[in-house]
Amino acid sequence: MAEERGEGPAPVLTARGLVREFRGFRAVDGVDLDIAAGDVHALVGPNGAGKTTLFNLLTGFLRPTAGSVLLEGRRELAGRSPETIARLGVARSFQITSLFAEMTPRRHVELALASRTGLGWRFWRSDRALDRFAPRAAELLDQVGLGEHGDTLAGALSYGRKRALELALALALDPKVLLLDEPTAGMGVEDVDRTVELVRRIRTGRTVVLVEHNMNVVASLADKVTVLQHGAVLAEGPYGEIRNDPRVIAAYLGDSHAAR
Ligand SMILES: Nc1ncnc2c1ncn2[C@@H]1O[C@H](COP(=O)(O)OP(=O)(O)OP(=O)(O)O)[C@@H](O)[C@H]1O
Repeated sequence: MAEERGEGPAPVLTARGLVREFRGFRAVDGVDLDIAAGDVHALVGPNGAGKTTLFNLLTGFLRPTAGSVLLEGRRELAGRSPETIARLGVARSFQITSLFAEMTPRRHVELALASRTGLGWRFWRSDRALDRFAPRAAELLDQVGLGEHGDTLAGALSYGRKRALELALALALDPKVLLLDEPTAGMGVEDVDRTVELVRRIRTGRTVVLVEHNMNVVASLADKVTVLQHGAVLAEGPYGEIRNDPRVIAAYLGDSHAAR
């Protein structure tokens, strides 16, 4: 839950002076960010604001040009690999493109659980070795609403269910901080509602950071919202505050005009 400003625990994730340049263009331009433990924290902003770049900097998929990302105020994450960052407790939902069409959801989750052991893929190659993860895999599949679909081939799952499977793979890492990149993108109303419920369920005991375009989703889930524009933080606060902020309204209006 959102803590009173200044009274809460130390942030679980802190960015300071984060910069990412692409050939001299600053996609992220000096971002300071404090993600409070236990919060659902949304990153929003018009197209091209730098949300995905920031997300990739927090999870190690991009190296910052400058600045730092601290986990629990002490561990520097900037410059580490995504695998190391995930092992330290900051995991992102996988992309659908990383699912294997010919593999079942159950096996995907078992392999994700096996990856946490640090023993390497070779060790887990046999089906029997993976069986030890079956009970936990079944729990995780249940948690994301895929209890009935554990043995369907991943390639045959609907889009919404593929996204649910991605979430189960991230949850298999039991992260302290779970980062979700547009969890409802491309979904119809029913899948959006289901995903909101799912995020509500899985947030217990962890921190969730999400990039999200759907403001209804942000309003339903986020304790705190950071609005980015031109790679910098434009506004920050609870949804109820930022949605009435004239600077935020202007940023979005400018964006929709530009898109015409
Ligand atoms: N690899 C790259 N090379 C060059 N420019 C990039 C690269 N990645 C992002 N950019 C630029 O950085 C800016 C921020 O992009 P980013 O994708 O982070 O924005 P975003 O807020 O996630 O946008 P959207 O909502 O459209 O996904 C954009 O101007 C984009 O063109």
